[in-house]
Formats: sequence, structure tokens, C-alpha cells
Amino acid sequence: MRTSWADSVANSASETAVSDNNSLRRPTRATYVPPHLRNRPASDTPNISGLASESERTNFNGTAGGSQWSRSSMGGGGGRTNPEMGRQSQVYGYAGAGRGVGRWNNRIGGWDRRETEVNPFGGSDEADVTDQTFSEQENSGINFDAYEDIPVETSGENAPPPVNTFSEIDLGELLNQNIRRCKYVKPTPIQRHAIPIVLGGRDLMACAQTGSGKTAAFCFPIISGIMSEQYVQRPHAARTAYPLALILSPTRELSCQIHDEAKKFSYQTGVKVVVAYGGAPINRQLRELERGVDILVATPGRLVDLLERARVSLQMIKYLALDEADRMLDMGFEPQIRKIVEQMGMPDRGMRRTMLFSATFPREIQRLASDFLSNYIFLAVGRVGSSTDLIVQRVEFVQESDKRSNLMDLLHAQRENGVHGKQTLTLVFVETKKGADSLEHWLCLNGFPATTIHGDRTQQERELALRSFKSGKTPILVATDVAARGLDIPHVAHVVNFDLPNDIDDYVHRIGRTGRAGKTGLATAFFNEGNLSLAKPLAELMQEASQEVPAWLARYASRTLYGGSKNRRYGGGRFGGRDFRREGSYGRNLDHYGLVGGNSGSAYGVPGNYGGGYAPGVASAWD
Ligand SMILES: Nc1ncnc2c1ncn2[C@@H]1O[C@H](COP(=O)(O)OP(=O)(O)OP(=O)(O)O)[C@@H](O)[C@H]1O
Repeated sequence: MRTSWADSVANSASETAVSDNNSLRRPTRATYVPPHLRNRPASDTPNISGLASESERTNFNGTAGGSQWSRSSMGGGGGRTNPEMGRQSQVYGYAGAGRGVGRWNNRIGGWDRRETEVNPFGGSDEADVTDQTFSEQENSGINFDAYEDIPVETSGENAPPPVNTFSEIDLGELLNQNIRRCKYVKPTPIQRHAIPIVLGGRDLMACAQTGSGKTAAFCFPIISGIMSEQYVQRPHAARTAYPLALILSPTRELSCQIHDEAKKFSYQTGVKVVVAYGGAPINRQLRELERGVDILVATPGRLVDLLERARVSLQMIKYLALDEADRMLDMGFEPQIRKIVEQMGMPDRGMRRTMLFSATFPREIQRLASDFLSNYIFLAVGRVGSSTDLIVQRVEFVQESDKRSNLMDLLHAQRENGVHGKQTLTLVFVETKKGADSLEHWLCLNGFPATTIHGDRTQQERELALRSFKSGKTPILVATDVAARGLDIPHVAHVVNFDLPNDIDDYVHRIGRTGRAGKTGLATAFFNEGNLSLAKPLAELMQEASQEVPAWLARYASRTLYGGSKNRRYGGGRFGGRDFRREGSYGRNLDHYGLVGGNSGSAYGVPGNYGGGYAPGVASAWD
């Protein structure tokens, strides 16, 4: 019998409670450690909390237990500078852990923050790991087994082996506590493979299906790596922030989401996470940065702004993660990413750990991405570029003029049948910003509370819309591609492609807003003659995901000249995740299909139709 994720959570609750009582003893404040004491052999006395010994607990001024220095100069959150220092160096971490706590330092600068840190889990008792406050994203009802027999391909030299449990990985007790607070009982397959690879000091290009836990897969090794840093001296510059890790994502909402997740994972660890994105007041972000930052989550546009103002330096970056990496490196945007990674002071590849994650990884993008990586491992979990089997996909032939009434039928049926209950959230994707506004208006007029998210709305409106949708106040969200990638919105039961995208990868990401973390979902697409280029890849994708392909779609697919088998980009076959280095094509002049000397500049035979190329009036997902 299959056990659900929820069952696993329930079964583990008692164990968790026992271990937590032991492990949550809060450390007292740690402070400055004189250089001669740094990196001293650990004390023989086991030190559960990973603190420096009493004799070492002397602050910068020589007074015991003080915390001023660490607050002001370590980016600890206080913002005050110790006048005796005469400079504003930033010193992080200390190898003060006694034996028994492994390589974990106590993140001196962090302890002061711990006292005032808002509990992102919402509970009043921050030490109560078993609290039930983490309700919004409660991982109940998740079918963990859905991921158990997923195919995995790893290539690259000496890939560190995967693990089966979080406890097999030395992530550090504080991070482990947060993993338990998140109610993550077992690592998902991408986490099982990716975390040991990065902790093993390797660069990584990772493909895994939508909703399969990639965020934690790159956050855990970053947080854990920063926590275990022995000692980091940052340069002295009054108003420049020197993050140790940079996480880039293509949209503002996704950056905010990653920031929220990373804050949960790093709660009480002393690791400081800051987000910077366009459309929001920069001054607030600057103030946050001034208070110190270990992990900076950003959209590329705002990051370049901060770099050009010299308010952020990438000089100390040890970890670089690109989420939705294929989007970040597609035609329109690659120069900006290249500038950030190669021309703005970031340590060269090989001197930092670089991680690229996405659910889709076209061969051409893999080739570009390999410029940023050093001797990397390629990891493919699941049928890459495919949708997950957890999503039931339907395609209906609907003429443009009939789309609204068809949508209305779907919504009425959903409401009346109560198939997914009253709380059902429906995400409707359209092509243009105008189209989004007009459909939203029409839905509201017809008694279906809806809201919209697209690039013409202010950031405040976008955030409000997302909140209103998540809360169920407006259970229909009409969106452009700005909401296609990465957003993890619990309880989205139905994704409707009112207008299909031109690119099958965008379709994969859009429908991936449902059927997440082992839950099932439904995706309906309206197809007509305007979508002929998608017929073949769509039919193939559906077939691969064991979905019923309508006979009319199969006929269109067999007739279609363009739009060809995009899976060939991934190497073809049932298991599509393929390291481009393993194909005979490595280093040769290929087009997106892997055809030597292909039609230049035209991916899939549709001019300017890949990724970054947006037609006028069409929404860009880029911030
Ligand atoms: N080990 C785990 N146990 C339980 N739930 C998990 C685990 N890891 C991640 N999750 C949950 O799974 C959901 C999806 O995770 P995440 O958003 O990281 O997916 P993703 O792979 O990045 O998806 P996308 O490709 O759409 O960006 C989140 O709600 C997250 O909290």
C-alpha cells in the first residue's frame, strides 16, 4: 500500500518531538573571537549548541558576552558601528564548535539576530519544532511515493552518491530543525542527489520536474555551506554589501518566494537572507543590505542597478544559483546574466560553487550555461522537459471566438460538480496583458471573482493579486507568463491555457503550477489553428506523460512541418534528461534540434520565437 507524505509526517512527529527537545537548547550569545584563538582545535567537551567555550566568549571590546560589535559589523541586523574598530570590516563565523557538533560554527554575527528574528513559521514559541503553525504550506496529503521510482541520470566525473534521508547529510542541526519545521520528512529525488553533489564541492546543472523541490535543493547546501564557513573576513567598505551567495531568478514574485523559503530554512541559523527586485522601493532594499547579507536573492535588473551603484559587490560570492536557468540564459537575457557573472567582480568559475536549476534545459542553453560551470555534474531527475504524471492534461479544440464560453463552462462545471471543493483555485494563462485585463473584467461581470497578474500592473498590484488568489478571495487568477515559472501556490487545482504559449517548455512550466509536491492537478488547454506549431511537441509531451492524446491533435501533429520534436533537444527517448556533453554534438555548431548548420537564429523553425523573443504587446516574464 502506498503511504502518503502526510502519513510519513504523522509517523515522524513523535520522533521529531523527542529529538527536538534535546536539540533546541538555545545558545547563549557568541561574540568576537581573537585571531589567535580562531581555528584552534575543538574543545574536548562536547558542545551541543556549537558555541565557543566560555573562555572564548569575549567580545571585541574585551567585555564578556557583548554583542554590539557583531551587530554592527557583521551585518547582524543592528546597524551600529563600533567606534573602536575604526573600520567596518565584516567578520562571519567561527570554528568554535566543540567535538560532537562536527564542522558547524556558531555564526557569531547571527546570534543577536536570532533574538529579534521574526518566526517565519508563524508560531510564538520559536523552539517548538512540532508546532502546527505552518499551516499554509502544510505538506499533508502529499503522495511521496509519486517520486519514488523516478528515473535519474547523473553524468560528469566522480559524482558524489545520493542519500536517502536528510539525516545522512551533514547539514547542521539548526538547518535540520528548520527542515523538520517545514515538515519535510524525506528529501525528494532532486534533493537526494543535488545536495550531496554541491556539498561535495561540485558545480551542478540540474533538471527536475516542476514542483519537485528544487528550491530546497539549492538552498540547503548554500545555507549549510555558509554555516560551516570557518571564518570569513569581508572587505571594508562603508555602504557596500558583500553577500556570500547569490540566487538569481527571472521574476519578482519568484525572487520573493525564494527569499521567503530561504528565510524559513535559515531561521535561527544566523544566516541573513535579503531580497532585491525591481518595482519595489530601492531605499528599503538598500537599508536591508546595509544591515548585512549572506544570501542575496535578486532579479537581474535590480541587481545590476545595485552593482552599478556599488551598493553590492560580488567579490565574496562563494555560491551562485540560477533558478529557472534556461529562462535566465535564453536569447534575450543571456548578455545581462553574462555581465553579472563574468564582468562584475564575481570570483571565476572554479572559485565558487555554481548551480543551475530548471525543469527544462534545452541543449543550446546547456551549452551556454556550461561557460559558467567548472567540471560540473549534470543531473536529470524525471523525464526532463516533460510534465509530471501527476497532472491530468486535457486539450480541447476551441476557436478564438468560443474561448470565453468554453472557459465559463469549465468554471461552472467545476463549481457545480464540486469536484475539487469550494476552495479550488484556477490559474488561467493568456497571451497578452490587455487580454488578461479584459478576461478578468469579463469573469467578474459574470459572477466569477478574478484578479490578474501581468507586467503592466504595479508591483503592489501584482503582490496584492497574488495574495488575493492564494487566500481564495479571488479564486481565479488570469496571468501572463510572468506567473508561469516557479510560483508555488498551494491548492491550485486547475491550470487553463486559454491561449497556448508558442513554446512547449513554457507549457510545461505553466501546467506545473498545479500537481506540485506529489499532489495531483488538472490542466486544460484551448487549441486551434493558431497553435499548429505546438501540435507535435504537445502530442509527444502528452504521450510521454501517459495522457490521452485526442485523435485530432495526433493528426495535426503528424502533419506539422514546424514545431518538430523538441524532445530531440533533450536527447530523445523515454528518459529525456540528457547531458549535452554526452551527445556527439558537443562543441559542434548545432541548432536547437542538434542539426548541424541549422537555420541560424531560428529555434524550432519559428523565427524569434524562443524564450526571450516577445512580440509587441506580449507579456515579458522578465523583471
Ligand atoms: N522534502 C520535501 N518534503 C515535503 N515537501 C517538500 C519537500 N521539498 C519541497 N517540498 C515542497 O514542495 C513544493 C514545491 O517545491 P519547489 O517550489 O521547490 O518546486 P520546484 O521544483 O522549484 O518547482 P518549479 O519547477 O515549479 O519551480 C513546495 O511547497 C515545497 O515546500
